[in-house]
Amino acid sequence: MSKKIGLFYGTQTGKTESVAEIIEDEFGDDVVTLQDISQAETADFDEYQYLIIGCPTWNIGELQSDWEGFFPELDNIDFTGKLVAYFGTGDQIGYADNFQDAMGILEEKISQKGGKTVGYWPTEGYDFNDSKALRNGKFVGLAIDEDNQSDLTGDRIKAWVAQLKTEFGL
Ligand SMILES: Cc1cc2nc3c(=O)[nH]c(=O)nc-3n(C[C@H](O)[C@H](O)[C@H](O)COP(=O)(O)O)c2cc1C
Repeated sequence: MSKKIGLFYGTQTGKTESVAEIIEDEFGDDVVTLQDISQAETADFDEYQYLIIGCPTWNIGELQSDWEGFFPELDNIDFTGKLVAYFGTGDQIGYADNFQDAMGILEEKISQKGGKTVGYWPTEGYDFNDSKALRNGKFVGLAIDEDNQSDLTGDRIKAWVAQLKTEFGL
């Protein structure tokens, strides 16, 4: 039997993959299946009612390259009835005008395809100018900054996973 939550992530230098592994651990045994988007197919999404989408922002406001390649495939997936949570890694100091844009780009597309977003996250404790990942003053998902605030990562993940357990109803 497949696990309840499919976590699809892309990574260039490993930071988003590390965060994905910590999220998997935090949910506990046999809940989360990790899927590298570079190896994924559209049918893999059909197996899960609960999804977590992880993507770093690259090249000033762009998706990580494997997500960039998969992006047109999202049009072939029906997300209706699925609860979808997002996380990203980014650099709020180096890229303050595009902090976490990738999360916002993916959330916009997947919501158009019927996904219901859960896991909104407050902007308190971050210092940046602008982001495509903002909705009504919150991030669309968990914003992680391993470049500048790696000391906060563990606590942020713990709090967000606790929130998701409630919002997913697990
Ligand atoms: C060339 C370059 C461009 C980047 N562009 C952005 C950006 O526009 N916005 C942002 O928040 N972070 C940006 N970053 C920071 C990365 O998103 C961050 O280091 C991320 O954790 C990398 O994740 P990965 O190791 O999973 O690929 C950039 C980093 C580099 C080196």
